[in-house]
Amino acid sequence: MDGKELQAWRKEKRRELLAARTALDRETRRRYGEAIERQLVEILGNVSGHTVGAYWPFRGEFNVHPLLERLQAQGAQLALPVVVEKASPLEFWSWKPGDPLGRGIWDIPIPKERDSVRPDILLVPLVGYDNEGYRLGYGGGYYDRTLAQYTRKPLAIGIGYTLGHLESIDPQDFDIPMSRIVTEASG
Ligand SMILES: Nc1nc2c(c(=O)[nH]1)N(C=O)[C@@H](CNc1ccc(C(=O)N[C@@H](CCC(=O)O)C(=O)O)cc1)CN2
Ligand SMILES: Nc1ncnc2c1ncn2[C@@H]1O[C@H](COP(=O)(O)OP(=O)(O)OP(=O)(O)O)[C@@H](O)[C@H]1O
Repeated sequence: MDGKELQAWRKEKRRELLAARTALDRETRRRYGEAIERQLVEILGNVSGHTVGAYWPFRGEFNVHPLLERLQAQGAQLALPVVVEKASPLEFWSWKPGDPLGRGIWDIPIPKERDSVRPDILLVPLVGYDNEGYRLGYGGGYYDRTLAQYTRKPLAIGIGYTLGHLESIDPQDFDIPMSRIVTEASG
């Protein structure tokens, strides 16, 4: 595949996988969510003193909110991703449950205050993933750019469902693999 074909292929896969994810019923999503949360709790251990880059879930992404409450109670510093400029790295703005929110790109809630921090742990939502831990997102390349700029790579945990599994996304030079992938079946 050349660059253009690959882009079209990824776009089509994204569409298929998002449709499959949106079609999950509430009960299945709840069950999957429980299995994912259990593993994340085990993998993360005590995160006191760490800075965790999370996300505000939308479009059927794993609901991280209950986990965030728990991490905050342990003494983690939490942050949410913000697209400050198109085609640039994300910024992570310090936030905790209950803090005021504004609206960012695609109307996704973002912290009201710009207090940019550098996460050492990233919880990364994904649409698809492959055997080598490469990730398919919404097509902005934001997480790739974000990870590329760090000299000390954060622990990047890709979070998705097995319905998003692909053999290979045909990784390009700009694609950066996750440290690990967590799905409802990975534990
Ligand atoms: N919950 C959550 N928040 C998140 C992310 C996420 O994946 N999940 N992001 C993770 O990155 C960022 C938002 N990601 C975005 C990615 C792409 C586009 C976008 O404009 N996409 C183009 C399609 C590009 C293409 O296919 O070539 C578009 O829809 O027109 C917007 C936001 C920040 N916040
Ligand atoms: N480090 C980078 N520098 C410049 N361009 C990049 C970089 N990383 C990715 N891109 C560009 O971003 C585009 C989208 O990348 P990709 O298809 O991997 O997005 P994605 O991982 O699905 O999106 P997202 O991370 O926003 O959810 C690519 O076509 C590529 O040109």
